[in-house]
Amino acid sequence: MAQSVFTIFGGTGDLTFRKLLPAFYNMCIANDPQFKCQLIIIGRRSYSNEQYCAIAKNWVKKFARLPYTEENFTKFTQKISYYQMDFTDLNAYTALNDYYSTNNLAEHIFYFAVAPRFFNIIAEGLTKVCLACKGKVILEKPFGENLDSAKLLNKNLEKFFSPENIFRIDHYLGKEMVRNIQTLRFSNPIFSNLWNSRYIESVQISAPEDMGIESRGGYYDASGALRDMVQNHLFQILSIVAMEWPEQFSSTAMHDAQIRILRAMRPVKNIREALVLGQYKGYHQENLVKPNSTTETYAALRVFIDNERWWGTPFYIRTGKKLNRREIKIAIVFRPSFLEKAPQNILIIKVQPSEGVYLQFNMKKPGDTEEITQAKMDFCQTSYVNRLNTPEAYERLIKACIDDNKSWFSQWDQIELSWNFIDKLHELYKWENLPVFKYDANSTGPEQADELLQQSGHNWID
Ligand SMILES: NC(=O)C1=CN([C@@H]2O[C@H](COP(=O)(O)OP(=O)(O)OC[C@H]3O[C@@H](n4cnc5c(N)ncnc54)[C@H](OP(=O)(O)O)[C@@H]3O)[C@@H](O)[C@H]2O)C=CC1
Ligand SMILES: O=C1O[C@H](COP(=O)(O)O)[C@@H](O)[C@H](O)[C@H]1O
Repeated sequence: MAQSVFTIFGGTGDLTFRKLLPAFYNMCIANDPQFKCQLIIIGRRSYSNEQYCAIAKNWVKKFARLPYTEENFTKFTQKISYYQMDFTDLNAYTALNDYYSTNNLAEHIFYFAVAPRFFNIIAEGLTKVCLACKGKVILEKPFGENLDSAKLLNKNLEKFFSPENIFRIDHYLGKEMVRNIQTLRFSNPIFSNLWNSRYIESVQISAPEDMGIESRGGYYDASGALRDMVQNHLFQILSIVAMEWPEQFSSTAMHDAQIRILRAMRPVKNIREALVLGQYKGYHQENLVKPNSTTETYAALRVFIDNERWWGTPFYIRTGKKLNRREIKIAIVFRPSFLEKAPQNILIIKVQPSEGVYLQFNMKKPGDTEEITQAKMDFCQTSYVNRLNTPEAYERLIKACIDDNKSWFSQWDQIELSWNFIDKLHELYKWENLPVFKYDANSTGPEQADELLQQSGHNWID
C-alpha cells in the first residue's frame, strides 16, 4: 500500500497534540504493515523538527493508548516533519508545493485541524498545490459556524475537492460504545421491544468535562458549547439512540435512519422550557477570551422527536467545561412501575472514560422483609488489557479515510439539519434576552439546568 502523506493544518493546536499525534503514534508503532504514513505538521511558530518533537513527546506520553518507549517514539519522530507557515498567507502555498515536489510527496490527505473559519482560506491556498485537488481532505467539526457559513463552505470545498474525497470527521462516531448502541438496541429484544415512549420516560445524554478551555480560547470563544459539542457529537448520538431499525447495518441505511430523526426534531417554540446556557466563573480570565464574552461553556437542552416511537418522551442533553467530572453516558430512564415504591429502571450506556452498560432494576431486600432494593448490574468492557486492543476513535477514522470508507463520517444533510436546529436555539435565546448563567468550577453546572427537567418532574441521572 502506498504511503499516505498527511498534512496537518493546526499542528500546534490542542486537537493535534491531545488526539491526533497520540493516534498516529499508536498506528505507527502497532506494526501494521498496511499502515504507512508521513506527517507534515503545519504551524506558524518557529520550531525545528527536534523542538516540535520534544513538545509532542509529553503529549504522546500522556495520551497514547499504547505504551510509550523512547525507541518507539524515535521511530515515530522519523515520520514527522515540522513545516513553518502562516496558512492564511496565500503566497506561502507555492513554497509548500515546492516542498512537496522536492521531497517527492504525493498521495495527500489534508487534515484541517483548525477552527472552521479557516477552512476556506486553506482550501483556496491549496489551489496552488498541484496535486492537492486529487487528494483527500479531513475536516474537523464543527463544519462551519452556522447554517449559512456551512452551506457556503460546502459549496466552496466541493469546487476544489471532489465530494468523494471530503471526509467530515466526528470522532464521537469512532468511539467504541457509540458504535455499540445499535447492536445493543437491535440485537437484544429485551431492549428493542421497550425502546419507545410507551416504556421510556426520558433519554439523557450527558457529556460533562472537567477541563476548562485551556489554550483554545481563540477557537472556543467564537464557538461555545452548542456549536462545539451539541450540533455535532451529541446530535449524532441522539439520532443513533432514537433511529428506527436501519434494515441493515449498511452506512446508507443507517444514515437515512439518522436523518429521519433529525428531521423529526420538534422546532422549539418556548425557549425557556428548552435551553439553559451557562458560563464557568473565571472564563473571562482565560487567554484569548473577549472581555465580557457571553459565549456559553455549558448547555442543557430538552428536545422532542415528533414521531410515533418517541411521542412525548423528552431527550435531554447536557455538556459543559470545568464541571466536576469527565464522562459521556446515555441514560435510558424507564417509566415507573405500578408499585409506587419501586424505583425506576435505568439503563446506562457508558461511553467514557469506562466503557460498558449499567442496568438498575428492583429486587426484594434479602431477609424477612418485602422491602424493595435496587440491583445494579454493571458490565464494564474496559479493562486495562482490553483497552490496549481497542483502537481509539481517531485511529479508526483515519484508517477509514485511507481506505475510502465513509460509513462513520458525518454527511452533509446531517450537518445541515443540525445547524438549522442549533441556529434557531441561539436566535431564540438571544431574542428573549435570556441570561448565560454563571456556575462554579468543579460543580454540576448551573442549577437552572436542574429546573429544566424538574418542570416535567424529571431529574438528571448522575
Ligand atoms: N481539542 C479537541 O479536543 C478537539 C478539537 N476539535 C476541533 O479541532 C479544531 C481545532 O481545535 P483545537 O486544536 O482545539 O484549537 P486550538 O485553538 O488549540 O488550535 C488551533 C490551531 O490553529 C493554528 N493557527 C491559527 N491561525 C493560524 C495561522 N494563521 N497559521 C498557522 N496556524 C494557525 C494555531 O496555531 P498557534 O498555536 O500558533 O496559535 C493552532 O495550532 C476545532 O474545529 C475543534 O472543534 C475536534 C475534536 C476534538
Ligand atoms: O470535539 C471536541 O471534543 C472534545 C471532547 O472529546 P473527548 O473525546 O475527549 O470526549 C472537547 O473537549 C472539545 O471541546 C471539542 O472541540
